[in-house]
Amino acid sequence: MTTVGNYLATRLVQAGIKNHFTVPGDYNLVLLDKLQEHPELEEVNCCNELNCSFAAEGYARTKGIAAVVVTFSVGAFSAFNGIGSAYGENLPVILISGSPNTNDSSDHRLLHHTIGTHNYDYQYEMAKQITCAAVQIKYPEDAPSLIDYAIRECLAKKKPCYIEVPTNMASAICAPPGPISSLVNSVPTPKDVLSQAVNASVDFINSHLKPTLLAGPKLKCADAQKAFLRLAEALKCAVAVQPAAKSMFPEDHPQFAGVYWGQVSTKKADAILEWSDLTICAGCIFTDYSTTGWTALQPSSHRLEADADNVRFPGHSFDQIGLANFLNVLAERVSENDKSLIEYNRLRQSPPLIKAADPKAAITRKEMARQIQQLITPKTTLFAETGDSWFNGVQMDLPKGALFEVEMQWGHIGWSVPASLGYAVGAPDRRIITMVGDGSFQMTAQEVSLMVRLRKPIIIFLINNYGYTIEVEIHDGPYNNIKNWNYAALMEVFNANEGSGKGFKARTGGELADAIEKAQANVSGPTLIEIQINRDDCTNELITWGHFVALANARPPKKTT
Ligand SMILES: Cc1ncc(Cn2nnc(CCOP(=O)(O)OP(=O)(O)O)c2C)c(N)n1
Ligand SMILES: [Mg+2]
Repeated sequence: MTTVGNYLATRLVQAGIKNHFTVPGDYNLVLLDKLQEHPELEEVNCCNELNCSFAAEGYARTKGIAAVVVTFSVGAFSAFNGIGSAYGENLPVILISGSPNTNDSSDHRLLHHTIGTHNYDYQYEMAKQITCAAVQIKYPEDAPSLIDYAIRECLAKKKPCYIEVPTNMASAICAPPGPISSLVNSVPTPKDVLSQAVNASVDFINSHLKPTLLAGPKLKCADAQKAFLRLAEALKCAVAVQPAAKSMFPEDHPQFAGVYWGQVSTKKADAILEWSDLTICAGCIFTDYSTTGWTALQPSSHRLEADADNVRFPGHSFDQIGLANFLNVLAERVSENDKSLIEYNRLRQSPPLIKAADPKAAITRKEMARQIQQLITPKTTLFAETGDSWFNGVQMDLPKGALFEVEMQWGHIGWSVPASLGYAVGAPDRRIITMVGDGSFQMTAQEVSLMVRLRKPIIIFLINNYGYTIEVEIHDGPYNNIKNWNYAALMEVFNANEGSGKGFKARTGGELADAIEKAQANVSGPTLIEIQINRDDCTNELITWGHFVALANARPPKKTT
């Protein structure tokens, strides 16, 4: 036999988790002890549960799954935000919450860390709305199957799940875990559905003259990046990526045609996709933000959409089709059609050479981007925070092997600080660069202290433009002004005479170059470089994008007849 806590620990490790992110609370302390007993599981203690959940979300981006352990209500409610992100970003994060002793509800008692009612199920009811599976362990004999069910759904659907462990359950006795295969729930694609879908898709593609390919962010959660590359090289057409799919297709590939984001695309991706008469969309997510206020969405007659588990195009819809399966078989069946690549090569322009600015001149956004670009290597993972950082990040050229992380679906400002920390815990050999605005940074700044504690050499470019510039470009008002901080000085606060974090201010190109040199040398802790630029010194893409998003937000209500 074993205990519920030890059972859960074994399953977390078998699912691929080596670190869980946590803030202790009296409802989860015994459970945390049980998790710590597992030799291959180590806790990471965040400053708060919001950051915990984002750190787990970041960990899942590199490890494929993550776990966050919080206390009831006061912990879980903050963690819900990161779970919402995991849901929107298709990341399997296991939210584990301690909860009241199972005797308390029947004893009709009032408890701390609750909303002061006798019903303690409200958290579970809320969790059901933002997870693919939610369970409460009320009897130890049910624990094995409930835990397996939640983790199995989480892995299969690439969505978060919820496991509630009452404080008197963690050390309760239950059956030991069976083989890991009970966590795997790969539903095979029915052969006849796959062949029908591929046959119909080949006919549809062949009925068009100049197809292109568009990679979307779900390629990653569907583990379909290799299959997508195979299809691209079979078709030989021009290939663009959505902004949240940047780095999911190699940017040094001769077929790469840029990031497609409507009028704020890079490398003329919009010109070639809008020239094409069919875009094969793989794992794409079309939202107001990713289509620049709905201005970058081809008509459905020009789209074949292969999603994580279904394929649809005019007159056809096929379900229960694994994206990787579909793309692999399609790659074997399509005939070459390089018309869009030939046309793209006519449009292709060599990137403008941005000259180094006078090192003594006030730093500009352009000079900042030029210097950050030079830092990116195949081992770099670049985190781009909501804000003008999205546009600065999307415009960076990635060498083969470099990776890009962005939270465009959920878009919670501040995500990048804890998420890049969690990612660093999961991928110690990656060189992480985080681009984050001053407004976002103020949301989750505490987690830099955990980067100091864990000695993570993350380079944080804190773009201080004295306010919420992205919001200014959507819709300005006094609410977009924030109190300025002395951001670089924070590192002394977080070091507290024992850490190796470094903080620098960069007001000129020369100061930035100097700070970057010191950051590269600092391998035993984070380096925060506060770049002070003019409030209105933003990308023109942000201005264009903000305009169309504001138009989309301003559409008048539909007239009721
Ligand atoms: C949790 C949360 N609250 C509010 C928002 C709305 N929002 N989106 N972007 C912003 C401003 C971001 O400002 P910064 O980080 O300074 O970025 P930039 O100035 O654009 O470089 C807000 C306030 C949001 N995206 N997430
Ligand atoms: Mg700002």
